[in-house]
This record gives sequence, C-alpha cells and structure tokens, in this order.
Amino acid sequence: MQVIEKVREMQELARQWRREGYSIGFVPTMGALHEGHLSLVREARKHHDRVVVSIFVNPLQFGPSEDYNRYPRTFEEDKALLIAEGVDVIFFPSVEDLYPQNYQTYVTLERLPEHLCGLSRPGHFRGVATVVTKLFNIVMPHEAYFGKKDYQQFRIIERMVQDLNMDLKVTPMPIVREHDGLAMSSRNRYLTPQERQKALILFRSLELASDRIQKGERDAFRLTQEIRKFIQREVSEARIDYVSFVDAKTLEDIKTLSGHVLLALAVFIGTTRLIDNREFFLED
Ligand SMILES: Nc1ncnc2c1ncn2[C@@H]1O[C@H](COP(=O)(O)OP(=O)(O)OP(=O)(O)O)[C@@H](O)[C@H]1O
Ligand SMILES: CC(C)(CO)[C@@H](O)C(=O)[O-]
Ligand code: BAL
Repeated sequence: MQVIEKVREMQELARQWRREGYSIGFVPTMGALHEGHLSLVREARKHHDRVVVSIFVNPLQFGPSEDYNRYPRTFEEDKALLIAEGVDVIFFPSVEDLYPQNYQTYVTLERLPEHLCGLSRPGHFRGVATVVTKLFNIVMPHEAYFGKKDYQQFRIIERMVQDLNMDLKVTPMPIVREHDGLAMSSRNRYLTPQERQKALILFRSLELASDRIQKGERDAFRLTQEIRKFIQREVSEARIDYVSFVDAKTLEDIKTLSGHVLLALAVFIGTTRLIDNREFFLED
C-alpha cells in the first residue's frame, strides 16, 4: 500500500490506472477510522481493481466555533487498518496542497443544503461539495462510497454529480452501529463514559419513532413533539439541534408521513454534536 501526499502524484497514478483499464473505487474520509468507514472500504474492494481512501480533515467544512483543531487525527492507526483491508492507496494531502494561496473556487448547491445540518452549520456543505469535487478530480474514481449516517451529505453529492455530469457512480451505504445501537462516528471518541450512555438517546428516539409509525402514526408534527419530549425527559443534559421528518429525496419538511421519509436527528451530548437518522418507506 502506498501513501500519496501530493495532488500531482495521485492524479498521475489515477491517470495511469485508467489507461491500463483498471476500475477505481474511492472512499473519502476525514480519518479516525472505525467499522463504518471500513464497511465502505470493503464494498469498494469487492467491486474495483484499485481502491483509494482519502484522509483529509477539510478546514473548509468546519465553522469557526467547530472542532477543526480538536478533530481526532490518528494516521498511524488508520494506516494499519487500511493495510489490513487491502487498500491500494491512502491519499493524504496537506491543506496547502489542496488550498494553495489565492484559492477562490467553490461549489454550492441551491436547495438541498437549506435543511437539517445545513441550517445549523452554515457553509458546511459548500466546504464538503468543494473538497469532494476536488477529490473526484484528483482520484478520478469510477465509483465513490458514502455512508447514510451523513444522509444529507450523500444526497448533496448525489445531486452534484448528476447536475455537473461528473462521470462516476455514487453509492450510499447503510449506517454501521455499535452493539447497543449507537451510530459509529469519529466524534464518539469525544464522549465520556457517562455521555456515551446518554448518547444512546439518538438510537432510542429512532426506535420510538419506528414503534409509533408501525402502530399507524402519520402526523409528523405530533411525533416530532413526542420525540423531543422523550429526549428532554430521558437526558436532561441533551441539547436538541433538530428532530425532523423530511422527504428523503428533497429533504424538505413534511407534515404527513407518506412515501420515502427520513427522520433525521442532531443532538448535542455535552459539547459533542451527534447525528443519526432512519429511512421509512410508507404506503401512500
Ligand atoms: N456509522 C457509519 N456507518 C456508515 N458509514 C459511515 C458511518 N460513519 C461515517 N460513515 C461514512 O464515512 C465517510 C467518512 O466520514 P467521516 O470521516 O466524517 O466519519 P464520521 O465518523 O462520520 O465522522 P464524524 O461523525 O466525526 O463526522 C462518510 O461517507 C460517512 O458517511
Ligand atoms: C466526505 C468528506 C470526506 C469530505 O470532507 C467528509 O465530509 C466526511 O468524512 O464525511
Ligand atoms: N461526517 C461529515 C463531516 C463533518 O461532520 O464535518
């Protein structure tokens, strides 16, 4: 396995692979890898001749009061995990190489970022869309894999690839969870043991919603209110960012649960902001 730090070198290798007729699978990450990331890597390994994983903590997608500086950087552990998965290349660029002086080009979408995390993290998806475009241009993948834990991110990349006629397939992958239901996330490392227990409230909220929906609840407002009260009652220290039922494709708020619906949650446990979600497929 090779570690490539330079944009030029990565691009050169990708071009060579393409000339030789190899297919390239790509998993973009910010490192601090866990089984969620590895599930994406395994899928890429299954379907492609060459697999590239990028590790880059992208300053452009963090707000000024967010955790850019604190974000876990665990390159040596990540490298060992990726060697074990048979990855061909880790692309590990520097901030200076991706955003040199006088950098001034950004990718923005009009509507999908105006919901959910886009509201609480202004500029976040501009940063994501921009870096992912750059990574696609550098790694030149045939297929790229994104976890549905970051559901809005997946929808945004899917839209961007379609709108800009980017020549690759975007494949969403299911959320990987800990044994007790907590969605795996690099940010789980921030949690104290007490907070780790409290963080289960996200999964428990999804379970509560599934139960109510299975029993016939279709009023999004009523169920949202019930979930909010449940979170506040069970974990007094939890601070709700959002609890939203949205159309799973447009991410617009809905009043009645019908068709392909997403319940998305963002909750602070202490200072750690966690997200989770579940899709529902309901008869109209
Ligand atoms: N639990 C998970 N299951 C499936 N995919 C996941 C999971 N967690 C992250 N991913 C996916 O891995 C890719 C890289 O994500 P990233 O490096 O931001 O990890 P992360 O654990 O989501 O970090 P954080 O939660 O701190 O944002 C994204 O496509 C993301 O959706
Ligand atoms: C897609 C991504 C690597 C872009 O920085 C990041 O948002 C992430 O890890 O989900
Ligand atoms: N997992 C999406 C990256 C971020 O939270 O910045």
